[in-house]
Amino acid sequence: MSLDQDLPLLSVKNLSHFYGQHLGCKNVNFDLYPGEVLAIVGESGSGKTTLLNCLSTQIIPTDGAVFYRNRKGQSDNLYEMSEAQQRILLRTDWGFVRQHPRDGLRMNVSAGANVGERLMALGDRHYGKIRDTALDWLEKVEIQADRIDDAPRTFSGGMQQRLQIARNLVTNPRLVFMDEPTGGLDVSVQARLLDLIRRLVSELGLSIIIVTHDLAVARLLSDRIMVMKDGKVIEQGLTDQVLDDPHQAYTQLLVSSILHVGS
Ligand SMILES: Nc1ncnc2c1ncn2[C@@H]1O[C@H](COP(=O)(O)OP(=O)(O)OP(=O)(O)O)[C@@H](O)[C@H]1O
Repeated sequence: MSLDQDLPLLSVKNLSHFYGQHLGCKNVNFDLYPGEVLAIVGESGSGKTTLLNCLSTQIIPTDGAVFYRNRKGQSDNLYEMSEAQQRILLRTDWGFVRQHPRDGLRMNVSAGANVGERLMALGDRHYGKIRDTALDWLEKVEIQADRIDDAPRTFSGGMQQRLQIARNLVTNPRLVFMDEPTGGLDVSVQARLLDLIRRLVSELGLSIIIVTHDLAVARLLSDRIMVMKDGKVIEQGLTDQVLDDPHQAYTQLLVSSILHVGS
């Protein structure tokens, strides 16, 4: 029997979202395959977050469909699921790493509880086992074991992001959404976090959809890239191809602007 590697994990069909009269994103189409990292790039207001929120069912789009291949190999239309089913997906099969740790962590409960909570939501009740798994994940994200009982509000920004990653990956998700996960961090902290994400993605074979305005982040992490402008996808393809040989004037401008910043 063929494994599902050759079939898309996510199929996005003509997705559009309007906030009243105001365009969020329009006619977005793409497939995401297992183990693939897709970066969505574009300037502020181009529709990246709207699209990510639609894909993760936090917004129900005005139009279009998204099909998700579940663990049994069946394709579910996300927007025909009940809210309870969507919530279960978000807690189990999916992860969501937010730009601001305060949106993705509980800042006043311990690091261990932040990681263990997702396991408990899945029905795990064995305290010792949950703590061991949490310790294991803290080690994977390079947080010292003796910080397990400390609350993330006492952590640095980089540590908080690493903890957020542990909290999301502990349930062994198949698809992780990331919204500017390195935004607002110092360059050296950013580099360490990107390195960690890259390592975990390859070790765990994760599929990732990452929103970033930073083309260097997209270049480092993604296999494929989608460039958005005014709510529409104006260019997509393999990351190296798009960044080395952009066809659209807007993408050329984005690429040359980072070259100028870097030079
Ligand atoms: N809640 C909302 N109500 C009305 N319009 C909105 C809302 N959220 C976003 N928009 C509009 O939708 C468009 C796309 O915004 P979106 O936040 O998706 O862009 P973005 O590329 O993620 O920008 P940024 O990088 O600044 O987060 C923008 O014109 C924005 O003003």
